[in-house]
Amino acid sequence: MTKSELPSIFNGTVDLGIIGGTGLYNLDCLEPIALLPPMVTPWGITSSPVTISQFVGTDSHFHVAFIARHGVNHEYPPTRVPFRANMAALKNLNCKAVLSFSAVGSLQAHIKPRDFVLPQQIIDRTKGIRQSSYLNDEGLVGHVGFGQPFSEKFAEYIYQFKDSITNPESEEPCHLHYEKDMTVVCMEGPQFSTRAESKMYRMFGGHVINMSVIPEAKLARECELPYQMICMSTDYDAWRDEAEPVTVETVIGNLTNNGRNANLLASKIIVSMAKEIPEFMHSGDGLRGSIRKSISTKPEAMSKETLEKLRYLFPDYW
Ligand SMILES: CSC[C@H]1O[C@H](OP(=O)(O)O)[C@H](O)[C@@H]1O
Ligand SMILES: Nc1ncnc2[nH]cnc12
Repeated sequence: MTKSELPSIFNGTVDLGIIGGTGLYNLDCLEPIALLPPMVTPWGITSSPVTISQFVGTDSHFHVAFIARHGVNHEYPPTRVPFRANMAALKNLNCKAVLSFSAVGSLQAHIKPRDFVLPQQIIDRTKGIRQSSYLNDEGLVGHVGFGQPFSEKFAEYIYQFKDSITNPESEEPCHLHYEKDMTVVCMEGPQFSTRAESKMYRMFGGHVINMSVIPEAKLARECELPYQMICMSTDYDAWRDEAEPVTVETVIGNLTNNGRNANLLASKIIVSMAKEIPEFMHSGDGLRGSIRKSISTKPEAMSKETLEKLRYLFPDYW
């Protein structure tokens, strides 16, 4: 079936949301069964159509919703990605978890370009110019916990497939790095870091750097969605005095191999999830109900518009 022949509505269940980043506008391991036009949410329109898929060659009931973070033609710069619309759409479709892919620079010698990282912590160096909450309008006050910004259970689930990524062009294998304190720094961009900034992020304890985990991770948390980012290293950023600082050419040079590995890893994850949905997706990873407790404003004091927006995300709560 060609893309234009796919149905533009989908009435089945959606299990997993995937957000693809730079160089990852679709996943070959997924066979589209519906193509929803960019979804209109109370926070704007998603950055791309939402492709509903199943694992290629199967007739599985496990369905994946895929959004291209920067648009299918890479038209949204990191600051202008409609992060709130993207996450709200995945929540509205009833996804049980969100897997996100991101091209990152490495801040550590042992994380080589083409290695992957499952970070567990974030340092936010964005500039406060992104809309980063569903709970920041006058008339609605809420504070969600964010001490553990990723889903450890999800990271562990992914890590079992660590041996699936390869680098055919090199003797050195690719590694999937996962440790409790691995930290992604999120900068505003669009320019890359100066050498001094890059060195500072190393002193902060950063392992990798990108321009997109904030506010994506915050919004997933507000949606009670278990969220894990797979960081795909493309470069050594700017901290190595003896080497040229990162350029977009360096990044692009590693995108093909990273895309191939993203497919290999996603295939393992999806096949395994389709066989048996993991416990953290069934249970909500301890997040279920957290938003209700986090909101301080009394529902009777909320405007009709506020309640409508909340119901888009949580039809059962209010
Ligand atoms: C083209 S390099 C900078 C760009 O790459 C990353 O994008 P994404 O996270 O969507 O894969 C990084 O965050 C920057 O937006
Ligand atoms: N060095 C870098 N800095 C920020 N974002 C990136 N994405 C890929 N490489 C990056």
